[in-house]
Amino acid sequence: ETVSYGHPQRLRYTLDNDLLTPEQRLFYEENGFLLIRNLVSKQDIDRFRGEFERICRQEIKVPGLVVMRDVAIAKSEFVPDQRAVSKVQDFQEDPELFRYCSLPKILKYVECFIGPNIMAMHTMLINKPPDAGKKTSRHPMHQDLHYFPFRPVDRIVCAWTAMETVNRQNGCLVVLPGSHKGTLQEHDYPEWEGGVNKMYHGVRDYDPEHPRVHLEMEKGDTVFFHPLLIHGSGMNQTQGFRKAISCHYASGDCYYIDVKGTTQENIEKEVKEIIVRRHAVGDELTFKDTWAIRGRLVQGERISM
Ligand SMILES: CCCCCCCCCC(=O)SCCNC(=O)CCNC(=O)[C@H](O)C(C)(C)COP(=O)(O)OP(=O)(O)OC[C@H]1O[C@@H](n2cnc3c(N)ncnc32)[C@H](O)[C@@H]1OP(=O)(O)O
Ligand SMILES: Nc1ncnc2c1ncn2[C@@H]1O[C@H](COP(=O)(O)OP(=O)(O)OP(=O)(O)O)[C@@H](O)[C@H]1O
Ligand SMILES: O=C(O)CCC(=O)C(=O)O
Ligand SMILES: [Fe+2]
Ligand SMILES: [Mg+2]
Repeated sequence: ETVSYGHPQRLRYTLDNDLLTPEQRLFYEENGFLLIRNLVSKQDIDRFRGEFERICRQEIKVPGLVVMRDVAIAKSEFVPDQRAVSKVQDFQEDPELFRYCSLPKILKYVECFIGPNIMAMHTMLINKPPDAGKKTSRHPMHQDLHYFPFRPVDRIVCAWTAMETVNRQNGCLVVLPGSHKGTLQEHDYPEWEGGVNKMYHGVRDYDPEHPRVHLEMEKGDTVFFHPLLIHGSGMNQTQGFRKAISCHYASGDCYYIDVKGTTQENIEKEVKEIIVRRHAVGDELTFKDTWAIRGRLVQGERISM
């Protein structure tokens, strides 16, 4: 292990591997994210896009899929486009979209962060709509770990791939470099006048003066980031739907935790309320069950997840 020689504590967020250069490894250690240009092919992205459009047109039905519409559109009397889907989640039962989560190019990088046993825990295709005028297309600054009742935190990573040019105009990712070295913050709905999308919690005491980096990306560019990295995305000021596909991975030997008495209690409560409303089940389905049901092994062994 040449990079860490004499500095055994320095490499906490990455594992020994033959893929990352020492510079890339140190970049992730210091910043909590790593951007790899042109990782996913245009052909693959076009296929994911085609599948998403078939889902939107309701030509196929995917078991377990959660379809979300922007709150400004969902609650508007003057619906600009009844069809406007802002996000689909949990596409693990869609073989075409789920192919993204198993792409060898992606998994090679994921392995550098979480090791060879890889579970795909959470899948999303985000179709950020043109802002309806109330800034509801923004995603508040947050840490993804807020949603996850599993640990250890350093064996979780997100892969997020731009499906087209993503820039400040259409609402690229915004990150606070180095924030992954902190702890999980309290999250709550931000006090935004125009409304906030369901479950779009933000860090409670977010400091808008903190140095930020806008991640402008081209089609196929992929960013890997740590679940404590504080990030969000801006308003979409264009007329197009800004598309990205993502998967959160965890090591097969992660373990579930009970979030009772922690800052995550509020999101657990919301998730349970939605499940009860949608599936007419009671308390017997726990927060961690909802994750164990969704999780899929994509490499190695499923040990404790
Ligand atoms: C499960 C944990 C998630 C893990 C995330 C990992 C890290 C990623 C971080 C995030 O992405 S955070 C944001 C994640 N957001 C979600 O997971 C929300 C998922 N969306 C849903 O569950 C549904 O789309 C939703 C419950 C919001 C609506 O479902 P329905 O299909 O039942 O909608 P319906 O049209 O029947 O509307 C029901 C109510 O919800 C309202 N609604 C619909 N879309 C909304 C929206 N986007 N925001 C707020 N409210 C919304 C709608 O107006 C209506 O309100 P009223 O009851 O007052 O009439
Ligand atoms: N139900 C939907 N909700 C949200 N976005 C959608 C939906 N259906 C399609 N889209 C997306 O909205 C954009 C416009 O879709 P649309 O199907 O109108 O295609 P288009 O680019 O206008 O081409 P065409 O002129 O052939 O219709 C595309 O980016 C598409 O992926
Ligand atoms: O694509 C985006 O806008 C970011 C979404 C995001 O951070 C999330 O859903 O956790
Ligand atoms: Fe996020
Ligand atoms: Mg059209």
